[in-house]
Amino acid sequence: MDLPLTANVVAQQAAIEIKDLTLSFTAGTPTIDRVSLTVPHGQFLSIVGPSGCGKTTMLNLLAGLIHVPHSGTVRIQGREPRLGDHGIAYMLARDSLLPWRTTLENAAYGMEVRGVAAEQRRERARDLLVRVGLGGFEKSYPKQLSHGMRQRCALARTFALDSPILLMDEPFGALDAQTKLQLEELLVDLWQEERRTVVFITHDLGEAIAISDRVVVMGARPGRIVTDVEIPIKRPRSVRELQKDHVYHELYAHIWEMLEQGYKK
Ligand SMILES: Nc1ncnc2c1ncn2[C@@H]1O[C@H](COP(=O)(O)OP(=O)(O)OP(=O)(O)O)[C@@H](O)[C@H]1O
Repeated sequence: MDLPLTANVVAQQAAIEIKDLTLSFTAGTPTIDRVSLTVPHGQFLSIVGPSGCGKTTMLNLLAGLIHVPHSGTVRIQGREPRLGDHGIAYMLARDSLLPWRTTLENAAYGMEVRGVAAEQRRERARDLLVRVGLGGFEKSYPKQLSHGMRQRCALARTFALDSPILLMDEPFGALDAQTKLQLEELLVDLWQEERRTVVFITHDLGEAIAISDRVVVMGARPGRIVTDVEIPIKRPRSVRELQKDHVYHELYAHIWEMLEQGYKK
């Protein structure tokens, strides 16, 4: 069936399109140097790279959180980034729950900001809390939860929004290895149900390969893309099972080598 012209245009448009982005905070070496990146709808993309290569800056730019003079173009679903774009949900590394709100109220917070009706947001938040394993903790406050539980709540809050694009800045960076594995598994399960577009930042190459369709490796000073690799591991995936998978380990060794070569350039 032929789609109407406008539907075709929307279908062909990338979720995120960065072209030739160069950005500097100070005079001298640019923070980000000629980065181009097209993320199709529904792709789970991870960006790995050393501290200071500009990962968070790129995410902040996409979310419209910062306005830094730059050359090149950045488009989200064909539009210029702008703060408050409902097309985007942003999950941070640091604990971003509001301490005076219960788990349920925290999970519903993003929807509340966006004006979702009270009953609807409570229902959706409850459902998501059960899915992230926090059923029964709806009335607890953040200080009564472990760090892993708080990040589960933040995950519920992010997925409760109907944004087609999720930006995630090292959401599991500060967790212990076992909790991290549990949350990666949870994220993959949630994502596999809906296949939204995800840009996920991490320092952990193993995590990036396990959860993503594609891994982009950046180098620092200036921040640039050194390699961009499709991950040919079939879905649905189990992050835990992958730890024993030889393809996963081969990919790790391969990307690691390219990462080191990129650093030498
Ligand atoms: N608002 C700002 N003003 C000046 N310099 C900034 C600002 N934000 C970031 N920078 C600089 O830009 C560079 C990239 O920072 P950014 O936080 O994007 O890196 P990153 O790759 O996310 O690092 P990390 O992995 O440590 O979080 C760093 O050198 C940082 O000091």
